[in-house]
Amino acid sequence: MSSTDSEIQGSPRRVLLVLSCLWIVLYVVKVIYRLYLHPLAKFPGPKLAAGTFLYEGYYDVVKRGKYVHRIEEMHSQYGPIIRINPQELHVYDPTFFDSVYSSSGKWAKPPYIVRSMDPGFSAFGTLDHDHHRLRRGALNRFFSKQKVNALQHVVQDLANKLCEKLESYCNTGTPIDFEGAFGDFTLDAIAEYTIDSKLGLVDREGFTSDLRKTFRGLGEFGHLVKALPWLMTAKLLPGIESFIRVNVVKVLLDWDDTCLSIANHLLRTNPDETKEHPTVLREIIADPDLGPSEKTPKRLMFEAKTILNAGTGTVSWTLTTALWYLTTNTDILARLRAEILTVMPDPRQPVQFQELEQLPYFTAVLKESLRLGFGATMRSARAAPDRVLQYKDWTIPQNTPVSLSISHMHHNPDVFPDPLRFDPERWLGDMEERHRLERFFVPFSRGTRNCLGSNLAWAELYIMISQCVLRMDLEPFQTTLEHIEMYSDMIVSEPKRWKEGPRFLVKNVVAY
Ligand code: HEM
Repeated sequence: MSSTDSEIQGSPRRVLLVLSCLWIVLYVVKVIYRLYLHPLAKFPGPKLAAGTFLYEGYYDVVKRGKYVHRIEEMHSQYGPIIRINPQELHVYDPTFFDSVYSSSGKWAKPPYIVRSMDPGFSAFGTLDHDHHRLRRGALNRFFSKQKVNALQHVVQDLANKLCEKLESYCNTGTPIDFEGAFGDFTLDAIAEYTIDSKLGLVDREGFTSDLRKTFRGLGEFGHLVKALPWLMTAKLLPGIESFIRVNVVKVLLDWDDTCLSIANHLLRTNPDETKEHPTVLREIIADPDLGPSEKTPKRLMFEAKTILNAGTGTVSWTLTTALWYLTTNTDILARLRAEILTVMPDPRQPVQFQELEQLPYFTAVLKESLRLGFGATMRSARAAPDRVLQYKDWTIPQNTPVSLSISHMHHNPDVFPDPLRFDPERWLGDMEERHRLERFFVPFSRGTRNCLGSNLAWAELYIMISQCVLRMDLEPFQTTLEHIEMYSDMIVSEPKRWKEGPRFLVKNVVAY
């Protein structure tokens, strides 16, 4: 080989070497800037966390969703306000929650929170405050308490069908994956609300068994993209997407196609036809406040997909959590049944959920299920784009992402004594005590970007649990607290033994 040939072959390698060195130098300069010159440089916390997102990535990707616990340790070392990544401050002080997750003032979202899920088309993925308000307007109307009441027959019918199916398993000795069974119910319900699509999951044979893998797979991807954001833009993306398609169950990703074709169909439909069957997408299309750019098929697809995602695993996991604590605390179950029977003497003749929500003990049981179940564990920062914030002696610079963690709120022993104990009684104290607890009970977060579907979630919880506990005797099957209790934050709560899933046997169908 001539020397010219080897020079030509060597040159791409040399270019790569030079580029890599340049990248390393730039990265080191960036880390130095973050440590010493950045507006957050004076805030306490480990230097590694302040210098690079890889610190958070180590705990969330390599150690699988453990940064939430590491943050708690860091607070005990560095105090109530710390810098947890190059851009974000975290506060461990329940009294500060309402100052960050607030309905007054403007609140933006940092892009690194949502970039793995949505490039800015859904309300959830919208970073700018005013744009988010515009999009939430149409959605809020649809998920108002009044609208949920008017459409509750959808939930009632699905709960009844699921219970009939579960009853058919009585004494068969078949362990049922209730997270999947409840997932069929919640996904059917939210699909009917959102895209007017009858998926018929509760009607088919068996139960979805891979729901937990699906949602936790999305959590894995979210953590990975936060640590390595270039994954979303690099040409590697198709490879990553196919990795997810293979490793994460297809159902969620297939919604892209389903939602897109439904959006296209609705956009061609005569608006007059939309009056009889209100759905989220129809509501958006008909909204006069939203211009044409807000009604493109792609935007409608992302909005629908996000709502389907957000409305499925959150409620099904809370229902599963409730079931575990009820079947392992027979006194609580007996008291709950007795209370529900006062308004619903025949469980096969369900009552409106407005009657159920008046029941104090039932409400206390559901609050404990939400407190310990964590429908969503993701740490979701907010930034005030137009003003500084004040936390005690600390002035937080304008536009700085600040967060608090819902699990730190709900597991805080100063707020909820003996916090890991499932104790409905704690919600039945005097008015003052109940107000105190309510203040720190934040399963749906608070403020401008709180949960869109909390009214629907409550309706599903009351309706499903009332039918389930009155109609059947259930028994945990090879299921322990390690299948339920939060161990990791995978955007949704992940118990230690999540892969096996909580399972139950239907032991008896109760006659009335
Ligand atoms: C137990 C049930 C549920 C829990 C615990 C829960 C919890 C939450 C939390 C904590 C957030 C705030 C996320 C953030 O800070 O970015 C949220 C947002 C959201 N939730 Fe829920 N959720 C539940 C059920 C539902 C249901 C049934 C729907 C269906 C409509 C839904 C739709 C949404 C949407 C669309 C958002 C984003 C709102 C926005 O950014 O404007 N959720 N949820």
